[in-house]
Amino acid sequence: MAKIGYLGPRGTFTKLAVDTAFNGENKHSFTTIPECIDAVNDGEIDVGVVPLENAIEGTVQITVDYLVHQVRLPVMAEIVVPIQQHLLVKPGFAGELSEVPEVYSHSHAIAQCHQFLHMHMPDAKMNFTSSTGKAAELVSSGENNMAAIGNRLAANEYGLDIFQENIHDYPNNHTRFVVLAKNKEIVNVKHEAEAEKTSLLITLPSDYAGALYQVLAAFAWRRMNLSKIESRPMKTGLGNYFFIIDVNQPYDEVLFPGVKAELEALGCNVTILGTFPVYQIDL
Ligand SMILES: O=C(O)C(=O)C[C@]1(C(=O)O)C=C[C@@H](O)C=C1
Repeated sequence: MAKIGYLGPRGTFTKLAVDTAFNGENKHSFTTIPECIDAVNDGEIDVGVVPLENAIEGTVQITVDYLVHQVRLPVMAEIVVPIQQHLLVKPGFAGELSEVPEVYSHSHAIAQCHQFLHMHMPDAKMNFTSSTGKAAELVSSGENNMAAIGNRLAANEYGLDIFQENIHDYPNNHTRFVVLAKNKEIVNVKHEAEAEKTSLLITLPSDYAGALYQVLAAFAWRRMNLSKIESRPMKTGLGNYFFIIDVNQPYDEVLFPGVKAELEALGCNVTILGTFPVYQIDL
């Protein structure tokens, strides 16, 4: 049975995604996203699941940067799950929202609830934790009036009450998680895939007029539909970026080599980060 690693501890959204997508008990918690990715790379675990993008807050930058700059592992699948953020408190707490002096959560979860916190808890101090599960764990062993932002699983795991449900600022909240592994056969998601995608990493030779336009043209005239384009710093100086382009189709031996050759002729560098099924899972 595959050893599956996730951003933990118990009660995180990543754990929720892992439990929904994979059968079995051989699941291992990691404190940070890089630790989980390293563990796949070192062969300590077979599969790693880490968050990549949230509908409200956008890209989880540490995931993209770590995969591009530090450890290149192929993306073998994408799991999309709905995200509901709740305000969790200890069962003994009987006060008002305004009486909560401290809120704990992952930076992405806090950002998804920014407007709620601004309107209803303007004086509360925000404390960033390595995950929402970690926040729930801290609150469960802390003062009576502390709160965590997290999910229902975390409330159950750490014996907390849901003080206020659905505090994320926009209703259609989802997060995409990537499944990383060295070997495709070991990845067995227990759902039907909705779609296939291919993710490319593209660097441009230098900054010249129309460079990005030429890159996009290579996909456009082949009628290849793109679902995301993202630029991130190369970390070599201001103004230097790489692009991640997601194409809504699986890799094939005609169109993708054609795009690659065309872009390389322009001086671009093209790397395939993965070609994988997409699982849209309802909790
Ligand atoms: O903290 C968690 O529960 C996570 O799994 C991390 C994470 C993220 O990094 O975006 C995952 C999903 C939610 O968007 C909020 C937090």
